[in-house]
Amino acid sequence: MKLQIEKAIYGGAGLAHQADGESIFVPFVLPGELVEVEIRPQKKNFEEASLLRVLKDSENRVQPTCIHFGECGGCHYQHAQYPAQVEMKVSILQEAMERAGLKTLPEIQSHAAPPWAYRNRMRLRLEEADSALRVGYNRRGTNEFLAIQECPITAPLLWRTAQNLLRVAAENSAVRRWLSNAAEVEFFTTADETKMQMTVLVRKDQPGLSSLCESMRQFVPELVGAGSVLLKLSGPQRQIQKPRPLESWGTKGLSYQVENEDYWVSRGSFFQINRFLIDELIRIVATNRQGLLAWDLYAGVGLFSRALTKGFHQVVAVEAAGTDLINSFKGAGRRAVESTTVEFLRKAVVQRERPQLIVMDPPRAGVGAEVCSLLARVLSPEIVYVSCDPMTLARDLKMLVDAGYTLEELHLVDLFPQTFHLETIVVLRR
Ligand SMILES: C[S@@+](CC[C@H](N)C(=O)[O-])C[C@H]1O[C@@H](n2cnc3c(N)ncnc32)[C@H](O)[C@@H]1O
Repeated sequence: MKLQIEKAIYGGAGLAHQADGESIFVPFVLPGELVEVEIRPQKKNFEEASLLRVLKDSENRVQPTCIHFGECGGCHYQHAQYPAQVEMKVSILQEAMERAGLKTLPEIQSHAAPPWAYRNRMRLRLEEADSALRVGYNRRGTNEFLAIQECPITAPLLWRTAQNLLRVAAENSAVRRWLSNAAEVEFFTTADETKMQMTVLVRKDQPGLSSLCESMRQFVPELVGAGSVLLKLSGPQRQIQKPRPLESWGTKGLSYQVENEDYWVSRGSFFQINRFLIDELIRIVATNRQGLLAWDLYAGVGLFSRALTKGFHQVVAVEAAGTDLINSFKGAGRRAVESTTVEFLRKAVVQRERPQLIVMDPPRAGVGAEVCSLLARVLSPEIVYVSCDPMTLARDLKMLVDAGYTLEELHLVDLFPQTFHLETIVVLRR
């Protein structure tokens, strides 16, 4: 079947319509292209197709860089030249806002950096085949293992470490036996690639991490610490249910420098993954903002909280998993609170604490209805909402707009080049 691709939609596919008007989603295409597809069995309330051939290609189509593109579940846009990827994300964001009923939108400002080798974190699956260890990702759309030989979106140190893990396993049978009990491994590096942490997710509690690390240090001197955690697999999905820490080797985290500030990031703590754009995030969120009191909700290790201390007399940082924050965000004008945002806000509305600025950077699920209604009672003059999911963002923004806020600035920060994921920063005022 031949189809004309109309536009890019959230999730990585392109949208087309069949002759009967039915929507159809096609991966690895670009707006304006004429393609030949094969319809796949209907999955949800829309049709999905496999791309057979591009009959008339877009001027933005390029040769993908990575040999695994198309098979690997990680990237969706390597077939598009980079500026076109950003353009697609801008229109996806615009549409998500409009569909949520947000009528008056400021112009979307986009922010981008080098689109390759940007990830500071890499999580790989481990599998044994013919008594050799292999590393891989999920095959696209499945939980199947796909062995990989490169990953050009990650910092080179991370892939070099993966190769050396395989080398050590090949040369040392005790290490290989221990790693055969491991399901996944995660590497996390500083922006300058001088220090690295490793987490090995194992199926059984067996000692062996230290000898792996001692062997790896010969080839990866940047490795400063590692830990093993117990991975519990449940149901058909490979879900991690509260990984339990087991062995530890070296330091327990990394000191990650951004704009002359050192952030302590323990193994397993959240940290922004695009090493080239973290300073830009801070600039948009915190620069030129000042007042008496600011709240940083969903604060992580305090990335925005620290920057806000430059302009505010007091900064309150709220984080549900707050150990790193409590240890590091101390001193005059700084208060770290280990709490969920909703619990913090329930108390704050009663205590009548009123900040001039609220920054909030929730996980993909967004902040939700109760937080929005509590924010409508706090009535801060300015909210900066940082989001990694345009759909939950649009839903939350509609509630805040209905409560009297207006959207003043809309920034798309492309933290995840080559993928459909996008980061948005919205400035709201009332
Ligand atoms: C997207 S991260 C943002 C972290 C930080 N703003 C940064 O840029 O590094 C979201 C953070 O929210 C925390 N979190 C998740 N659910 C939460 C909740 N209900 N209340 C408060 N924090 C929560 C997570 O532990 C994580 O650190």
